[in-house]
Amino acid sequence: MTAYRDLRVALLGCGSVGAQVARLLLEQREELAARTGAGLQLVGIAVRNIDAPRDVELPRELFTTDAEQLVLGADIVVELMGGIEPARGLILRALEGGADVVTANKALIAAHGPELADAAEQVGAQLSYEAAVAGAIPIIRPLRESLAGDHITRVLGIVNGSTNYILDRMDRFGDSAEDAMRVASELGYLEADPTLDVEGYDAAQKATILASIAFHTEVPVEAVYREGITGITSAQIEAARHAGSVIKLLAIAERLTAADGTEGVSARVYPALIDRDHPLAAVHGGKNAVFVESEAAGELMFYGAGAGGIETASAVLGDLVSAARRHVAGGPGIPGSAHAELTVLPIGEVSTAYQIMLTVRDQPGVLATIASLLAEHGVSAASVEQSVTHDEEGTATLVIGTHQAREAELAATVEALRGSDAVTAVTSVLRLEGNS
Ligand SMILES: NC(=O)C1=CN([C@@H]2O[C@H](COP(=O)(O)OP(=O)(O)OC[C@H]3O[C@@H](n4cnc5c(N)ncnc54)[C@H](O)[C@@H]3O)[C@@H](O)[C@H]2O)C=CC1
Ligand SMILES: N[C@@H](CC=O)C(=O)O
Ligand code: NA
Repeated sequence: MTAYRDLRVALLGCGSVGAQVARLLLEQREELAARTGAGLQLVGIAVRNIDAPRDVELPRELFTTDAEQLVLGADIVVELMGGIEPARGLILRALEGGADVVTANKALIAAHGPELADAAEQVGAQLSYEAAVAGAIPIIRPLRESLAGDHITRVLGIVNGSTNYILDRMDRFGDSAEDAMRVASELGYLEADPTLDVEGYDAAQKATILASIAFHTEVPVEAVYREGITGITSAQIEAARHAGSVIKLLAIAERLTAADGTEGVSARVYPALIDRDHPLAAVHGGKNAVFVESEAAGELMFYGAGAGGIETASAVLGDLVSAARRHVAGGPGIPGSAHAELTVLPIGEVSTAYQIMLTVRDQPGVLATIASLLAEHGVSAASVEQSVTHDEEGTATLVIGTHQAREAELAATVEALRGSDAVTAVTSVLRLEGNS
């Protein structure tokens, strides 16, 4: 048998993902050594409570409650505790000591990615976080490495499985928003704080990470425009279907030119209409997918499991193997890249087409009033459809599809519609995404 040099691997956290990583590291020890040229020796697992029940049976002697001590002397630290502190401090300590770090911690990378990348670069260590966006799906490495010679123009991601599950149930099974949310919760799809999912915070963390890597620019999570799915109604789902579309919560990173000519990027999260023929429309249930558009490669789609202990462990192990290979080969890790320093543009600079649903007074001249309101604000209608639901109060529902317009113009249009005597309510404004 080949004799391999041993690399000391310290694992921080032993929950859904950590326990699976530990199991795979122990079970596949021989194979991983053959693949990397180094023995991946799991030297310890830091936990809060050594006697807590776990999904996987692991040797008791590996457990410790002293995470700080564990990271000292490790060659590779795998952080799977989650949260900001103590994860951030432990990772900084590990990097300063020259260890490579693998983490799945989207909240930490979104909030402190540049700080951690700098710390890694100072000592030539490698910081990897494939599992932090879209779980098992390879997307960080493709963006950082496979597409490193290309110009990415747009990334559209379904990166939150629980909200995709909820919207998909509403669309395919006719569930109400409340029923779909209840089922998602019963199946354990939602975070402990469901607001992180349904209000789009989780997707915004992932949008920050995707935008920063795709555009070689630091995109702070606070700069990501965010709307969640809590306002989405069955009527909107139905109107989307009628228009040949489906509503998806999208994390979008896009290269844009502002009205004043500034070259920049936009990072945003909101529920949007997407054509049923678009590949993202076929992403059902709790699955994730990331659709990448680039100048040379064209359109690419990455699809699969965005969460789950074993699935996410696959991405963590991939990063671990890559870190081990670096240790064997020597040389510095791949540094973070933020050289482009593009301006992060506000949502007002984004241009999309919209679907606006209104309740209007069913009287002669109403359509003309609305058309002129749109024109006054530089928004032109691509389609207008009046629903059959004329009611006793003399109102009717109008669904207007617009041509592309800037968000700022749309906001002014919607305000004017709300103030018009012809309009009794603006019931829905949704953006259309996925078109060129
Ligand atoms: N579960 C999933 O499907 C996915 C998880 N992630 C990320 O992976 C990371 C781990 O997630 P899960 O395994 O689901 O979480 P989890 O809550 O199941 O496990 C976290 C573990 O870390 C331990 N821990 C927390 N603070 C600690 C401390 N100060 N000292 C020692 N141990 C501590 C906890 O006791 C727990 O055992 C998180 O950053 C999460 O966002 C990313 C993608 C998917
Ligand atoms: N809550 C997240 C879990 C993975 O990041 C989701 O629903 O996708
Ligand atoms: Na991933």
